Amino acid sequence: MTDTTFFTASQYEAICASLPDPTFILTETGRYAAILGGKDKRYYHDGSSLVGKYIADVLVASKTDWFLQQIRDTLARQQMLVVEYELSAHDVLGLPTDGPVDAIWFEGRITALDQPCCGERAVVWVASNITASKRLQQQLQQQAMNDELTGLHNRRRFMQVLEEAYAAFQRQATPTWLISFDVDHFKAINDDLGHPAGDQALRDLAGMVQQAAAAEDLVCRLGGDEFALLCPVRSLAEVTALAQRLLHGGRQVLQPYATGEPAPTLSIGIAHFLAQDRSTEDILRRADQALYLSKTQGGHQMSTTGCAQE
Ligand SMILES: Nc1nc2c(ncn2[C@@H]2O[C@H](COP(=O)(O)OP(=O)(O)OP(=O)(O)O)[C@@H](O)[C@H]2O)c(=O)[nH]1
Repeated sequence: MTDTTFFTASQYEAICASLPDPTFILTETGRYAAILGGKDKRYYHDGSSLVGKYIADVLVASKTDWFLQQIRDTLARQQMLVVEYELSAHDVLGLPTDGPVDAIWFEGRITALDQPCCGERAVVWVASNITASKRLQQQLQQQAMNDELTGLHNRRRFMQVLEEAYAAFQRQATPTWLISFDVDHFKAINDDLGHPAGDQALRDLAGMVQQAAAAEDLVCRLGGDEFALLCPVRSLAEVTALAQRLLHGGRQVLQPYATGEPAPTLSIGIAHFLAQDRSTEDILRRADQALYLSKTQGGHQMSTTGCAQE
């Protein structure tokens, strides 16, 4: 059976106006030839004032270039292009003030129009508001890479960056150092003052380490009372000075949690990347060995392994 439903022009117009997401007809030079649908002000601003204008008239140069590039790519490939981008009402000149206040994340689905429009090649650009799912995605990414207790990077993030640093070291021999440390006698804090006090001690320690480290250092809590710093481009002297600050700062911030002797302090192990390292495992092993040495020699000290300038 063939469906021979026909719509009148005004019915087509009503259908287009009711499209849930704003649908832009954009020419190759970036002219807004038409905007259909997207009337729900909870999700979108009314873009009808843009019709007849050019992207370059209403967007900043960097965004204009990006939009025009997507249009050109779609026309060149003749395939649907799916892109994600963020725009706020402030980014687009001349939009009405009613509509979403915060920046909106859009998923753009762009297809080539098979007929010229205003004498130019053109695309159909459907812009869907994906802010809610984007925020959730960012939140999940944040949770996956961060330590909930201290807010530092977690072991997963540390391993990821360590692998990247190792790859960079292999390409360019960029000097990179790994400082790993844990608290001596941490268990006594939990046992004597309770687990919440132990948690607070770990948070205080994290704050101290962040203050001591440079902006380019990656500061992580690996788990329990174990932390690590990845320090790019440092000399042994600089790394030793940093470790010294950690030793001193560690003893200071943990001092209020001391309930007797021995007091909580830090044991530190330092390793640097070597040309003969076959994987990140080798670097981690050296840092562990150095930390173990500090621990077995009584704690509250630093040790280094495999450092050329030792
Ligand atoms: N409060 C708190 N305690 C934790 C957390 N994670 C691990 N721990 C405790 O941290 C302790 C770590 O064990 P160890 O490193 O062997 O304890 P330690 O007394 O520091 O031992 P040494 O390093 O040999 O001096 C254990 O008692 C864990 O239960 C946490 O998130 N919060």
